[in-house]
Amino acid sequence: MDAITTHNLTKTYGKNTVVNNINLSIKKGVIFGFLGKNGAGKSTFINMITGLVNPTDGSFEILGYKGNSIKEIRHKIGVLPDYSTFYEDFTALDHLKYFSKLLKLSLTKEDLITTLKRVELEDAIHLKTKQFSFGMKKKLGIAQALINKPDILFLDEPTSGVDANSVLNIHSIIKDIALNGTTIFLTSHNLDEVEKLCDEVAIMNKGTIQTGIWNS
Ligand SMILES: Nc1ncnc2c1ncn2[C@@H]1O[C@H](COP(=O)(O)OP(=O)(O)OP(=O)(O)O)[C@@H](O)[C@H]1O
Repeated sequence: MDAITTHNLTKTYGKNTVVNNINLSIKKGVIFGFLGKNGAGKSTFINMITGLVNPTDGSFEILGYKGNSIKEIRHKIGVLPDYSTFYEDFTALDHLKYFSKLLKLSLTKEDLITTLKRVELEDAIHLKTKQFSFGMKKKLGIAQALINKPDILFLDEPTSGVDANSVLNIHSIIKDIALNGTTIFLTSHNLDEVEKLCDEVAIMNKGTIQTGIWNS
């Protein structure tokens, strides 16, 4: 069984088809990259297969579950959205505590600290997010997406707006997460990034896959 399969997945807003008949099969355990310019439809695609936006047409399966039963497997996926916002007076640890409560996970403080260490935020455990750099916020967003130990991690533009050093740091964190067998689906508008990071890549342009999947 594949991690993600889509069948003619389509999203239309009015007359604008922003995701057009996408057919994809992504195997478990790979780092898959969706490369495309701004407005190509990458976020809309992620939003559909993570249950945030309803497809106009087509269907998908995540870990064998059909899209209309996505709530049943929500606990098996983690999502870093395009834009994450954080309460500025919460520390990194406060945030993870808050989200673990929202998700009704029974995690200890040690579990949460371990997750912060996985994204190399051990020095910022008690720091309020108003003092975080943009790259640190991306890492906290990844930590938040990891707290339920997902089988599939969706990362929407995990390095956009991040300085060069932090990009390398986030790449090594993503590779490390993949080493544990987590399937990773990420979007990017940076060819160099997906070539370095991903096992498989597809190029999206104006809602369609322009170049079939290649192994990088
Ligand atoms: N709720 C919406 N209503 C109408 N149009 C939308 C909506 N959401 C997205 N779009 C349009 O769909 C197209 C694809 O947007 P999307 O955010 O999926 O692209 P993207 O590839 O993720 O781009 P970016 O890298 O800028 O985030 C854009 O033209 C956008 O304006």
